[in-house]
Amino acid sequence: MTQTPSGPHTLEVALGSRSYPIHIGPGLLNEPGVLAPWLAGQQAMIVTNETVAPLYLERCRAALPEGVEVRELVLPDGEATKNLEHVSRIWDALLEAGFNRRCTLVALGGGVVGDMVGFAAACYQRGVAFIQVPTTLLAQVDSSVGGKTGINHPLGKNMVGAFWQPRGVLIDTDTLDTLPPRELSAGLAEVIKYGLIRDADFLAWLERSLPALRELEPDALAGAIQRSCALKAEIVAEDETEQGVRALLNLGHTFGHAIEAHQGYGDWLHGEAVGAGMLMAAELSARLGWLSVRDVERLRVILRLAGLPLDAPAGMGVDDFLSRMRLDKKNVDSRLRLVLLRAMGDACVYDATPEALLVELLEQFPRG
Ligand SMILES: NC(=O)c1ccc[n+]([C@@H]2O[C@H](COP(=O)([O-])OP(=O)(O)OC[C@H]3O[C@@H](n4cnc5c(N)ncnc54)[C@H](O)[C@@H]3O)[C@@H](O)[C@H]2O)c1
Ligand SMILES: O=C(O)C(=O)C[C@@H](O)[C@H](O)[C@H](O)COP(=O)(O)O
Ligand SMILES: [Zn+2]
Repeated sequence: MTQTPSGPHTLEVALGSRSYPIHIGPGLLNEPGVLAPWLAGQQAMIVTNETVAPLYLERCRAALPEGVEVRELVLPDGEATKNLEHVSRIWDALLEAGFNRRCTLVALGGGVVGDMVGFAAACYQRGVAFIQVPTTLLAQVDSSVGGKTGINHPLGKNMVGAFWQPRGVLIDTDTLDTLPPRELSAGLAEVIKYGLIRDADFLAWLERSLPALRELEPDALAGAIQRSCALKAEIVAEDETEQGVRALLNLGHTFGHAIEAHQGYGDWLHGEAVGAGMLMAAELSARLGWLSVRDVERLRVILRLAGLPLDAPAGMGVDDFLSRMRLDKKNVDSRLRLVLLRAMGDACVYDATPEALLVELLEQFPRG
């Protein structure tokens, strides 16, 4: 049988004894018991939200083997729920169920559920197993892989968390059929990010494939998810705890996280903020003489084709950006460390941006 690009595909995140597979393909959640190999024991709790539960909870339950004690927890939806209150609800449910150290948490949903469940698993009884079953494009290409878990603080994005790797990632690409187009576009921002930081050929492929991706064309989607996961797995294997190269995955995030925090984790989706943030990073790279005006215009067209906003939020001033950016986790001492582009497909971490250049960019970047 010939393998089509959209057929099942497995990658590995190579982390020695903590290595784990990423299974990618259509209909994977329909295979009864498919999650069995990743269970630590006979207790499992599926955590999801009120949007995803009616769509996929039943299927996820069937993906666990018979004989396992399964509990379900359905949280409210939204980025504003990614906080300690909702992580506490997971711990409450685990304790009320009498779950022990051999339990396994299953994160069913987007990056919000995945980040919270991973963090809950990292802390519960000092660390229990968890499985990622991502159902948004963003979670399938990025948040489910690599073990960054955590929650937001009103003053800063993802400010409390832990590195805690899942035992496996199950990506059923069919779940994208129900994803709203705006969420699909948000996921495309992180896909574009991989091309920008490490893979100019992938960026060129994306440029051609964005219309097909937005139409959910199966081979295009499979190509984008597989390449994104492969790049992320490679970077995470090289630098699990972000001592070096992993910081490149933060392209656009210093600006983007400032936008999200300023908006109170409400109006802007993470991927939208990252998209605008990548354009700001590209503009700054051009002002440093690294990118050409044509490169920046090319990125603007790519982001537009992906259906992403191109302006920063109306009313967000220079100081609103700077005060948030100064809290960014990448900073060392009082120096801002930004991920910038030396070329399209080649990112670097840079800590010597002249303050005046950054202020000029923040003043002049369009607001929508
Ligand atoms: N840990 C990491 O490495 C990492 C990487 C990137 C992003 N993140 C985090 O991920 C979060 C964003 O994730 P997201 O974009 O998935 O947002 P999300 O989790 O809020 O999901 C987006 C929306 O889609 C809904 N949804 C999920 N699956 C669906 C489906 N199949 N059909 C219909 N609706 C569906 C959700 O209920 C939600 O309303 C942010 O908090 C971000 O900080 C983490
Ligand atoms: O996995 C990583 O490393 C990333 O930076 C991926 C980002 O897309 C993601 O948004 C991550 O949560 C940001 O991490 P943070 O350390 O800046 O909070
Ligand atoms: Zn991100």
